[in-house]
Amino acid sequence: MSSDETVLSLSDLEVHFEKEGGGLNPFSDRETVRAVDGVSLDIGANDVVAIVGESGSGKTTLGKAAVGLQEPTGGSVSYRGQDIWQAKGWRSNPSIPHDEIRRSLQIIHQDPGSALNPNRTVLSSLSAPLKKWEPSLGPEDREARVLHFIERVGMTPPHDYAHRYPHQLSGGEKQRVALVRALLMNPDLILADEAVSALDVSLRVEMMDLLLELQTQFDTSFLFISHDLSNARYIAEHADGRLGVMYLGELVELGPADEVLRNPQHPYTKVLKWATPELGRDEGPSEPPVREIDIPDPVNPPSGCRFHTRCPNATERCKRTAPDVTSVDSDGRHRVACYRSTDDDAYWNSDPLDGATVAIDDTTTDD
Ligand SMILES: Nc1ncnc2c1ncn2[C@@H]1O[C@H](COP(=O)(O)OP(=O)(O)OP(=O)(O)O)[C@@H](O)[C@H]1O
Repeated sequence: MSSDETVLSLSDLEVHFEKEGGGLNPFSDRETVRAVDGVSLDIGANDVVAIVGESGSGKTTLGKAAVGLQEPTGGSVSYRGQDIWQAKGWRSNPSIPHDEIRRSLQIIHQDPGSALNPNRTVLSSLSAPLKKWEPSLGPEDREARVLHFIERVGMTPPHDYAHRYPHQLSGGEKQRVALVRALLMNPDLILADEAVSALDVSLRVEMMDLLLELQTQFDTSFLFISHDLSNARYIAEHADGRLGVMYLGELVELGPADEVLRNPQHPYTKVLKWATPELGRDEGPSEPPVREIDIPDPVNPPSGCRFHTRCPNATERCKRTAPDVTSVDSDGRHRVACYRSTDDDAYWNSDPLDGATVAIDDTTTDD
């Protein structure tokens, strides 16, 4: 559960990539990939936010921008009130030094092996960052600290694991080493980007339980990213956290996990819920609740609401103008970018697009 203290604040965040088109002239054919567009999100101390969305919806780019690994092209990312990128320049005089911000925001990836030096033992890999950040620690204390954390993530006896090389570890063990490396920095927030996706199904829950246990014990916030709603839900619900849904670069719904899943407001959240068997496809429609299966290209996203090309409830209004994010509960924690959440919006009198209906459909809610 989060406190009122804001650790990380994304404000109208935008990350666009310029890339060359497929034509003969690389300059005239440049294209803009709108990977993240207008995302605002505050993450508090001890807060857990799980972001879910289809491949290419911008989750990784959002996560990297949140921890300072990707420079935004618009909007801002602040750590405890200090703009991360303004803290970076040598001429700046930040309230929090950039190095400290980077230490406080850690990341664990889908492929932890790529972040481990194959020629170094676990002990050596884990000692290096400690040496940098806590130079006052002597070699013995450093080793003791590393061993303590290795044991803490369930790798026992720790001496045995400490002297292994990455190729002598299983995928799950490598992921635990990556977790130790993050925790040794005493971070305020850990970005876990598809951190359990590559693990065997049987190990996923075990790893997520470990993340949850450590989150509480170390008072760390988590930004958990997954393309899989059941994983995102597991983390967010168990941590009493929030679930965010991304579609084509935009955060279309955000709220307490149980509330978003019990009463999804965005038609795209309903699609994700439909596609996750344990969340009740049995009671819902037999076909996915979309008019169009294909996901549009983020180089040229649809006008208005980006989901309008697939949405079963889209009208001319959705095609023309993008809806603002509005609150659907009294405390403003459940937010959605959809006209259907506003009773008196012009949407209700707008003409439905081909194959769409504005009728209220509650087959994917539990209410
Ligand atoms: N460095 C880059 N240069 C150009 N385009 C990029 C770059 N990084 C990401 N993209 C594009 O930005 C969009 C969002 O990518 P991103 O990896 O953030 O999505 P994602 O939701 O994490 O998807 P996945 O789960 O497949 O990684 C995609 O269209 C991707 O091709």
